[in-house]
Amino acid sequence: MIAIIDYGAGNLKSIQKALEFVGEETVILEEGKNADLDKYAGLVLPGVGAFPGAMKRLKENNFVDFIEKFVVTGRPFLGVCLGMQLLFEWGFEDQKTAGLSLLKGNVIKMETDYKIPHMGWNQLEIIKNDPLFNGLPENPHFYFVHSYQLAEVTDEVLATVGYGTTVPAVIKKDNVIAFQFHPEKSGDNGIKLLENFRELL
Ligand SMILES: NC(=O)CC[C@H](N)C(=O)O
Repeated sequence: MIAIIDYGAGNLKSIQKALEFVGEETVILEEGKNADLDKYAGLVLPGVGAFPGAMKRLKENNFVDFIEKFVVTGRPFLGVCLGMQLLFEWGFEDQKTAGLSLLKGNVIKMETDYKIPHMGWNQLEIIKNDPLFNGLPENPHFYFVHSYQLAEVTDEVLATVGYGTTVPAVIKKDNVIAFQFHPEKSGDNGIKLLENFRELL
């Protein structure tokens, strides 16, 4: 069973539906304090919205400690979009805000001449092959919606996407995995990726 963290930052249903579509049971967690982390084989931090408010709600709902404890178990933890960005050290959306610091890097406004937000389908460049990409086409398309991006990442970037600048799109460090795009909105490729994530459980 995969637990999905609900911290009021939108769109849980689509990720829940996608995980259930690939055959995984899911539960939505609204509070970190009394959650029994031993029950969950995997954990997902989704998210739509702005970095500072999201961090505040994660703290208020006692998820920071819960996430840290979960990650130490070595079980797979996935951050998606804003949920990805929150895994890093500092966010610079609206105001400088400390993130969860599970991965090394900072979240800055996209530095591109292209239109912001970066919204729609775009093609990954896979830098390092990984079982996560099994069964996907060579440069798979995924669906993006974001205005901020990772920079100064020192953990392993498995894939990037080009948008007038190079944006880290898939980052993995041990059991912590981060996607800048939305697998749950990325059709067959997104489903394949979530199936591969599930293989890690
Ligand atoms: N889709 C979103 O919620 C985007 C997350 C973040 N605010 C960004 O712009 O990068």
